[in-house]
Amino acid sequence: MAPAKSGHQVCSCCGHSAGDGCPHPQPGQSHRCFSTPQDQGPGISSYADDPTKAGTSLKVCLDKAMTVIPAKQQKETPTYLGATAGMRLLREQNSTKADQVLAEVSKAIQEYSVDFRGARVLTGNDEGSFGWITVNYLLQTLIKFSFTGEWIHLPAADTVGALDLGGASTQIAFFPGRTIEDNSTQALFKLYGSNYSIYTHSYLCYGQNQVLKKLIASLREDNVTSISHPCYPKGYQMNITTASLYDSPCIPAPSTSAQNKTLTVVGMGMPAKCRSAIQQLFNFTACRPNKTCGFNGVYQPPERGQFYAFSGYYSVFHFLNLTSGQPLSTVNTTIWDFCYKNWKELQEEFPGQDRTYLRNYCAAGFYILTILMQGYKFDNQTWQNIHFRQQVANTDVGWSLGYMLNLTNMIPAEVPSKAKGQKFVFWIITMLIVGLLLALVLWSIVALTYQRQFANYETIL
Ligand SMILES: Nc1ncnc2c1ncn2[C@@H]1O[C@H](COP(=O)(O)OP(=O)(O)O)[C@@H](O)[C@H]1O
Repeated sequence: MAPAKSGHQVCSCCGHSAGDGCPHPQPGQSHRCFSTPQDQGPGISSYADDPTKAGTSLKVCLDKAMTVIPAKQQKETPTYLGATAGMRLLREQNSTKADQVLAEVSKAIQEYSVDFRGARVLTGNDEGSFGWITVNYLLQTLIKFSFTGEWIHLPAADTVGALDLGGASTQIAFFPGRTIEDNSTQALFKLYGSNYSIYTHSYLCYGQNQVLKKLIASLREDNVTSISHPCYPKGYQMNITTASLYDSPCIPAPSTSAQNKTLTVVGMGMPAKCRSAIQQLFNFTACRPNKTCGFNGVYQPPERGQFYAFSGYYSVFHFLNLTSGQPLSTVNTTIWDFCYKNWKELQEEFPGQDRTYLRNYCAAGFYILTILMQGYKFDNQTWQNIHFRQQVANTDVGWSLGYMLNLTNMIPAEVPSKAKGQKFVFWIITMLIVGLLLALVLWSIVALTYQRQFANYETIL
């Protein structure tokens, strides 16, 4: 693998914050900051209302990043800003506002002494592809350094697929090992001299936060201000306004709700109803004749190989203690049992847990099962091929590292010709071992000869 350039650190600020701030990587690693407020609350729409807020919250994250970049290296640290589905949605809604947000964050970064190289909204396919690059780079499934000091290409079939669940969109990317029949879902890269043809698709509006909002909207009945929510725990109740429910292009407002109203959402804790309400948010039957599909009529070749599921997939399954390769039956019963717990029990059992996440885990658990099994068509057997992970090789998995590797050309298009330094070290070590062995053999011969002569001498005496 191409080593990270020493001292270079990249901060890519993006989508929906989990509120967990900035991790503290070592110099040379990518540094991902979160700059969007939690979408459980006002979401990216609050930046649309006041784009300067985007700059302000970015500064909080950049301040943290600057504490881990050695002062001497700050000036030469390439810094990129990548925005994802939250900004894609805002651009759809109001492109002027989206441009203002990008301008504000660019202005904020320029106040820091880093080598700022631009802000961009990634396409859904980019987001999926960069996640795939990240995970395969970290797992070293593209090339590996052999004992003899050569770089060896690994077969593309050994790469793993990437499953990313964000707040506003969700991505799938994998090497299908067959022709990709829809060009819009194909990503072609040349990495280390090998060509890869990857299937990738991003489902906009199928990120966790947008889906959970869509679920509430789907449960709403005309002219009724109370919503019975089968996935929220019994005993839980909250108020939301129709303005906040219908604030994104993912959830079109019904023509009847022109005026802003307050709705009361009441938890029922009914897992069977919850699962079926979630299934209603997908179309599993639409697909062009003789094609295989994911959902909503989107072409998808049959999934193949091992998959790493990260971001939202990991957060939810980690909370539910389901990241150790549990069989599907255990996953099902765990989610089912969790959904039966009432709000009082949940708060007592998980006192330190964020309340918003806590009330959402039942719906999020069923959402993950539904998208993986009925959406992407994993089955009882292939379920075991999904690995729920936050990190690989001590590094967070997500699109941002792949984005940085791509922009800084840290994965060369051609295989590194000769690892001269490392090859030299290999030969030195080999010579040392051979030399040591020779010395050992010589020493044994000399020792044996002396022993024999000494024995003869003793016999003569
Ligand atoms: N501890 C957590 N428990 C449950 N959900 C979480 C947790 N942390 C993050 N999430 C959710 O996971 C999803 C993905 O988060 P993130 O990777 O930050 O989103 P994005 O890709 O939109 O930036 C979001 O819906 C977020 O709310």
